Amino acid sequence: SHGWGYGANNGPEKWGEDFPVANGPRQSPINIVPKEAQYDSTLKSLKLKYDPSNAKGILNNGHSFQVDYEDDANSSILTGGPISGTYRLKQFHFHWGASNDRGSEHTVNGIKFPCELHLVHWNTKYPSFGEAASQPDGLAVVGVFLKIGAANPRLQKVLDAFDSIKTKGKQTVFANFDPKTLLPGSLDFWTYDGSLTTPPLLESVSWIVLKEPISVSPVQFGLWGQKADQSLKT
Ligand SMILES: C[C@H](CNC(=O)c1ccc(S(N)(=O)=O)cc1)Cn1ccc2ccccc21
Ligand SMILES: [Zn+2]
Repeated sequence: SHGWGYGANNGPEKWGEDFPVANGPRQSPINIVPKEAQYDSTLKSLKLKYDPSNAKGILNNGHSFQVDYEDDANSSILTGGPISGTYRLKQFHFHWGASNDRGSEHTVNGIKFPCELHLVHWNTKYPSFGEAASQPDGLAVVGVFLKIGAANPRLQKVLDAFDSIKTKGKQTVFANFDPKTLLPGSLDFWTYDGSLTTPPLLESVSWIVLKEPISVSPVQFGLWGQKADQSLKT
């Protein structure tokens, strides 16, 4: 089917044809210019509490690898930061490119990172993720940049799982994983009100982008590109 993607005929430049909100007032990703960011003393520190046993499985959805979490209780939650109330972790996934000079969605001073991790949470004032996804305060996504550097043993379990889900639609069990282990030492962040970065591009995301990247080694990242199904980003 035609379906959105990252090719010349179905990529970001074309998404507005099927998803007019692409031309909306709070579309993501954006370029973050730290010097232009305003300090907001009313912001709280981020609080993330995850239960590793909530991890369910890992899926190749044709656009990314996504690790899904049980979200029928407040056992894996995000509070604090720019948000009020409690948001539940639904899934985390990655965005990367075919080469190390591109891949991340957000940029910092115009610079792309080779990869970006997104931890997707939904506001428990709504009955479900699906409901929350269409509300202006429905979602909160924590973004973490990956830079090429030292090997990251905490990523290895995720990378090893890629082997068994090389094609679109494949999924496999992925149990007992605490995504907090993927976060950098500092939880300092930039925040802005934005949208999903892929169709349906819903303007429902409070973005929380961590300032400190985590590392992935050239070997670890090299395997990543090869493992992705052709239908993923070129
Ligand atoms: C919006 C949903 C599909 N999209 C996403 O879930 C999503 C999440 C995060 C990002 S990003 N890159 O901005 O972090 C982008 C897309 C479809 N959908 C609609 C209702 C619904 C109910 C359950 C599951 C999926 C559902
Ligand atoms: Zn994402």
